[in-house]
Amino acid sequence: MAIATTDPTTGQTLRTFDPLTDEQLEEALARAAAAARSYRLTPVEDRVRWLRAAADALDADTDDVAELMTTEMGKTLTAAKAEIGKCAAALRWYAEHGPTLLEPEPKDAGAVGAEQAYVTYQPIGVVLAVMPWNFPLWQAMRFAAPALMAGNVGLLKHASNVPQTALYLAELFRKAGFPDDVFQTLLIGSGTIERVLRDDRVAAATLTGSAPAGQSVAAIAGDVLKKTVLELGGADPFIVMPSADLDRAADVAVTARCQNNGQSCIAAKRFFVHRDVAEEFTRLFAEKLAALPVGDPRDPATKVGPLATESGRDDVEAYVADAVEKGATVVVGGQRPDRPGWFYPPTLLTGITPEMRVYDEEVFGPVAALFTVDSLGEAIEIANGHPYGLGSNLWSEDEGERAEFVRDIAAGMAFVNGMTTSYPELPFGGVKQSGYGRELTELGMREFMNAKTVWVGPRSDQQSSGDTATASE
Ligand SMILES: O=CCCCC(=O)O
Repeated sequence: MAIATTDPTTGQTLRTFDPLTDEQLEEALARAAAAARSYRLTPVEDRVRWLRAAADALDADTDDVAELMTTEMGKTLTAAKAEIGKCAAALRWYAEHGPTLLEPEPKDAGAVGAEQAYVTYQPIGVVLAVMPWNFPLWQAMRFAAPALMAGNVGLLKHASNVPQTALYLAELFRKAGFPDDVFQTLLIGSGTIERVLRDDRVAAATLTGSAPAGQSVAAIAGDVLKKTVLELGGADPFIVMPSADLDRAADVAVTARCQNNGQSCIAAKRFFVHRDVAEEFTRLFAEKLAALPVGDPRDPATKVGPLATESGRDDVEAYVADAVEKGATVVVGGQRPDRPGWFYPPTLLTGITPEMRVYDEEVFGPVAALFTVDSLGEAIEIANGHPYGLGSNLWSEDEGERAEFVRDIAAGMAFVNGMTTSYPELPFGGVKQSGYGRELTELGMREFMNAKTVWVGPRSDQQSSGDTATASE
């Protein structure tokens, strides 16, 4: 895929970029390594100041950056502004909590015959971040804020369709005062990732993207024994039980499926509705989906803009065609509008069977697949049969059902009477083929830190006799 800005609202390519030459990439790697050597020694209070300055700069740049994001990948301007606000919040969260999280953790020195024993958290070095286009600022920031707080250096290989947002991010950190080269955007194609990951100056990698992309990065990283964090696909279940407030659940179901024009790993994609309320919930869900304004992402009234790429729209169409051919009913939507740009309307499918691709694949667009079930156990069983396990949602007022859901759903995140959402204050990540590792909070920061065990024996002038190091050997 060419590195280019192509507006999904019109299909017009507005700007193209040459990938880095081999020499330019070599220089970038050398600069990253040099930056890592000095940046790890910078005082924590300087990092805090730079993170806060980056948050303030983001606030000031909001209108321009939101326009850029909308132009590059079609999210509504409203959604782009919300995403920028969340990035600023994450920067401030790490500025506030980072210093405490970086303090050494004392251990029981007496139990190990030491005068002092503790864990000190140290940066791992240069981390490669391979990021997707759907939340072009947030997903990169979710890596960058903790990494920079920790004293790591970032190399961003962003998706090829959001180059200007990617370049903005590096510029943001530069103007916030971070030392040169602690965060660089590499304009490279995906074929160059292997070279970067195998380079001895790169210590680790994080990837948000598809499961095949994750497998490829994990395989290379495994070959050279480097740490990875993977945040891959999701096919999140949204389960509605009879005790739920159906109107509220249907409102949230619409947002959960159509957020970001339906292109989110944590969008609810498969809706499991108890038979006793299936008819009523389907009616409410269908009415609300049909009422969503689809159109110009710059219009504040628009809720669903275009899909980011033409091939993405083609994929979504193919999923619906496959389901319809195999007997699904289209309750709402299902026809692309006759207009320029890569639009696809909110669509509701019922009568889902295991032969259909929507049964167990991830549809990256505003298409909801609704299953009628007879019990929570049945919903959980079908949901858990999916290879992914990222987020999950239950709507129920019944304490027993809530407990069963939290205990049994195979997912990294379980939301009750709400929709899966990422917050700077909560860990984010999945299980099974949705990936491994966690982002955000202290868990996210420590993924790329060396938790160094420190054992300090008594000074020799204070040692009475014997070998203090052998206590528990
Ligand atoms: O595709 C993944 C979407 C993550 C969105 C979020 O963190 O809010």
